[in-house]
Amino acid sequence: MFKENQVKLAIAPIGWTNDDMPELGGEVTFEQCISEMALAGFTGSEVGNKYPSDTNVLKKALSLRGLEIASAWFSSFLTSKPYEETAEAFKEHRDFLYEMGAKVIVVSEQGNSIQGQMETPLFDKKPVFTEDEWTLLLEGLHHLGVLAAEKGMKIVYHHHMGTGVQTTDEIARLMNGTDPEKVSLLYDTGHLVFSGEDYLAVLNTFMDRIHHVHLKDVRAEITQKVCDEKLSFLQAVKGGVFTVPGDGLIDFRPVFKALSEARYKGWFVVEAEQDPAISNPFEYAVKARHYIRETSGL
Ligand SMILES: O=C1C[C@@H](O)[C@H](O)[C@@H](O)C1=O
Ligand SMILES: [Co+2]
Repeated sequence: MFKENQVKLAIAPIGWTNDDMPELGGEVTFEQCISEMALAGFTGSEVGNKYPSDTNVLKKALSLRGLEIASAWFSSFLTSKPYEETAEAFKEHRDFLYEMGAKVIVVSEQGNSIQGQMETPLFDKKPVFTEDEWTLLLEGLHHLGVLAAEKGMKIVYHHHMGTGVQTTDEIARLMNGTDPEKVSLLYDTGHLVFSGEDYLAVLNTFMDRIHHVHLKDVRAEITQKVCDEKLSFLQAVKGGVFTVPGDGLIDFRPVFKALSEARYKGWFVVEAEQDPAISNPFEYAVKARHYIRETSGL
């Protein structure tokens, strides 16, 4: 299905140690996390809170295990803080990723986001941007895209539950309001399905803009519980709403088929945050690796 060197396979550290809730996996060391990633058959990783910030130390630890950095998350506050604050933090993040050899920078707007609030019901209280906020977001992203291009890099926008860019319409507004040369899309299966979107329609509509992929599966019964009991995003994650590809309700075969036919080139990042005390991250990483091999040949 995929040609040689077309796609590289990474896994995010968030299944071992969770940046949104550092108490999840607090006892897991950086070395355990990256060793298990490599042992499960992955060649890349994103960056977690336990990773050393010294790029030489990080490079050595990763290369010993045959791993590269695919990218790392950046929270922008374009709708809620002065642009310069986001731009300064972004440049530091960009330079770190550039030094690590990454080509794309994950950006997600966190102005008014409820994703980090433990008690706020996810389906009732997500932010909806005003016209002024949309203008700030679209213009700000354009400028971040220019800053990324200075280093030959791209920004890939992460639509996300509990933020102002979650639904298909919001993703469409963001894509239609930005220059494809400056702003690309990160396609995250788990967030689309959790939100109730048609994940294949989003994939096919914005295929040309997709330059990074997060492979995340969703447990249907927990999604229902989140609605019924008005749970927050963090309560949903703790309760196990996300899991690895092949363990939930999403069929990834059409996703792989469409991406291979469109000659997608870049990373697939398995990303399945759940409680590591309940779902052993190494066991789930191996499970994901098997499923991807069976369904995509990678
Ligand atoms: O890419 C991601 C990074 C996390 O911090 C986030 O909360 C998660 O849901 C995600 O998709
Ligand atoms: Co993601």
